[in-house]
Amino acid sequence: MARYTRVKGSIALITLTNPPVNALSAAVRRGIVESVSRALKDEQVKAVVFCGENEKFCGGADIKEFSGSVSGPPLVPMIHSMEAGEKPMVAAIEGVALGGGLELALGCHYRVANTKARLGLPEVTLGLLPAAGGTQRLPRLIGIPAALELITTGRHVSAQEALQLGMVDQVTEGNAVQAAMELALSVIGHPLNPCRLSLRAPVWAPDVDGVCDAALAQVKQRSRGVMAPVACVQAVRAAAMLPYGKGMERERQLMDTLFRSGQAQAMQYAFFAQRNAGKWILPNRAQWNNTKAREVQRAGVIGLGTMGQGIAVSLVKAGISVVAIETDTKQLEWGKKAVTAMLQRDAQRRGVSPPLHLLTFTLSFHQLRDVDLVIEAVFEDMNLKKRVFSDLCKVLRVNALICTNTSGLNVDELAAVTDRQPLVVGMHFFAPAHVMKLLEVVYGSRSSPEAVATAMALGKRIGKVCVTVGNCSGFVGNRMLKLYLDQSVYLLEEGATPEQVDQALEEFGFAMGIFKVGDLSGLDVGWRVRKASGLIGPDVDPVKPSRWRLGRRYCPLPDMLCQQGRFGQKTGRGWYLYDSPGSKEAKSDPEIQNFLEDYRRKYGIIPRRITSQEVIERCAFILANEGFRILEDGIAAGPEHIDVIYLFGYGWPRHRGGPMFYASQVGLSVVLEKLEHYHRVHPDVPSLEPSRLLRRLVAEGSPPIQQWKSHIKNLRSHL
Ligand SMILES: CC/C=C\CC(=O)SCCNC(=O)CCNC(=O)[C@H](O)C(C)(C)COP(=O)(O)OP(=O)(O)OC[C@H]1O[C@@H](n2cnc3c(N)ncnc32)[C@H](O)[C@@H]1OP(=O)(O)O
Repeated sequence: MARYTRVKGSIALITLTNPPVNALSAAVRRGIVESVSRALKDEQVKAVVFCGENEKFCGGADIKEFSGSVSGPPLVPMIHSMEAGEKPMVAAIEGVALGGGLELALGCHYRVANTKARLGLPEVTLGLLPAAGGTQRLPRLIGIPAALELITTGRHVSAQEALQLGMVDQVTEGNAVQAAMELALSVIGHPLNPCRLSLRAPVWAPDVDGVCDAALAQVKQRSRGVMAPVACVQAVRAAAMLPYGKGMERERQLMDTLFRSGQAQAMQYAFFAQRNAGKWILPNRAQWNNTKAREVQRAGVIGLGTMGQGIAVSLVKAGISVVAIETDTKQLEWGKKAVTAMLQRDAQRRGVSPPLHLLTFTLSFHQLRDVDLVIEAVFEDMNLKKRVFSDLCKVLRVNALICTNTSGLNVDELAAVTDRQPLVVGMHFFAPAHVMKLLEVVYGSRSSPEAVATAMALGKRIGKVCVTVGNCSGFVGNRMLKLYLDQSVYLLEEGATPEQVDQALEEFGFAMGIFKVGDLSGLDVGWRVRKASGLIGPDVDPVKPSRWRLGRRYCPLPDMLCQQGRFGQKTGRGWYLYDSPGSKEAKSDPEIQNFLEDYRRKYGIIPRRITSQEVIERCAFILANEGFRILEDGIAAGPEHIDVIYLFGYGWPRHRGGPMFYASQVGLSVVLEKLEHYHRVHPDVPSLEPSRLLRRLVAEGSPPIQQWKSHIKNLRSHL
């Protein structure tokens, strides 16, 4: 839909009307084509201004249409006929001009933006490239290097930066439509050819080939195995080397390949999955749009270890006052120094002053008396947390929320020691908490919808991608992670090296292999958890620890590493070797090879060659299998919630959608067959046994992920 109005006598104002972001659906494109034709025919009309309803220019092509059959007028000829029109066309950019929206603006002869507008070509984040002329017109407007950077990253730029780059002609603090109309009136009669980007040569740059080669090397390193950034570079290279028409042909060919790819499907699924997760819904049907969140102005953070520090920083950056508590002066001073330094660094980067006035550091719980909510981030020890929770009840206002940052302990058990079970929820942050985007909001059996709504709203306010999850050991993320970690160490026992496993995972798309991640997070963390859970104790043989514990296969390798003081980067030695404690570059360690060989000898294990395929199948399918159990148990509302958790909390590659999407894409019957095979070979690993739900879905014809909700009763999915 596009609304046509005549204003100021001689201007045709074409308003895109497709809330919420005026995406270029078939109906909108039809409306534009008709409106442009009408404006060009109307002799009274001397200039045309394009804008979007509700102060949003346009969020791009309608992504929902990508999964169906394409109908309506195509974008490329539509934009071409605007550019070729004999009346000046001006884009009035308010809110956003993204993807096809910016390409539409590039087809106009002039562009005016409001100061708050954001512009960009984010198609690469959807596994695509800007194929409505964006790869050909943008380099002709701002030059090859700048266009390469914007198109390969999908970064949004502010109006001010767009002006500096030459993407817009004018920036206004006021109404962009008014300013665009004034500009339109002032250019009536001016020659249009210089403003037709398709007629321009790309802005000259020395050594274009070298610039494109460097960009290619960079995207290949940054996004290993992802097709879209590579295609983006190839398309921009075509803009530099070929005449416009040939460049457009190349753009189309590259887009054809991307459009049909599984990677694009995965990335578009991830886009909607992220938005769906925000629309939380509890088993009792309380949900995001029928539950009011409480306002949080003042919060308490208990414990200033790594997690507490990151949580305090995130809250303060969002303008929330924080009372930060530690148990002794030394810890308090240490935490204060770290939090202050992080806030100062961040403020310096953004050219603002650090909001240190929002922070109170204290040893006294009494300072918490008027906070709206507390986030407990003390050591992962149930008894300690219970003590903290009951102490909190003595000082907090009766209606203050108590949240725990536990990464897997029972939220109900903690709530039970308080005088306010409905006001207790889990807020599981991921380290480092001020950087990682994911927040699992854990509802216990007595948590009130209001408490969940408040934690979700607070998470969103501090910039997190929030997912509600039910209460079980490890919640969603860590419950699955445990089995993935188990597989990775079993692979070492059977013959692989940490390097082999990590390489396979990195080739699959993880930014870091699981052993490098372990070294980064600290191997002692899991060791402590295993000790607390009774897996390691005085009855374990120190010389030849058992490989069978609590009725199943157990791999003692990580414990043996910790016994040697190999905690990872922090000690300079873990699965890898580091130049010094704290340094980040992982190097192969011959000692680890010897250690693994000795271990296999001691236990009579004959090593075998492990392929990358086996690494991926065992690691990815075990995740999906547990995901199915989580869905059966009703712990996650839908498969997309599990996938969002893996995308934002565990480094799962976006172009693979998430473990559940990946399983759906590979084919559920293939996943079932592989799990059956691996379970046959490893009957002592019960988690490899295919879940009942997976078997049922296969029996029901392996429906694609979008249809699971009609096969699974308790799913609360928006897919
Ligand atoms: C030939 C091919 C040519 C061109 C290709 C393209 O143009 S591809 C599309 C390129 N555009 C984008 O990638 C932009 C995607 N959208 C966004 O980044 C954000 O939505 C945006 C516009 C910055 C707004 O962010 P905000 O946080 O305000 O809202 P939210 O993200 O929650 O979105 C609100 C609802 O709008 C839906 N939506 C957004 N963009 C699109 C789109 N391009 N197509 C379809 N739908 C879109 C989004 O899903 C939300 O829907 P809801 O049902 O409310 O969850």
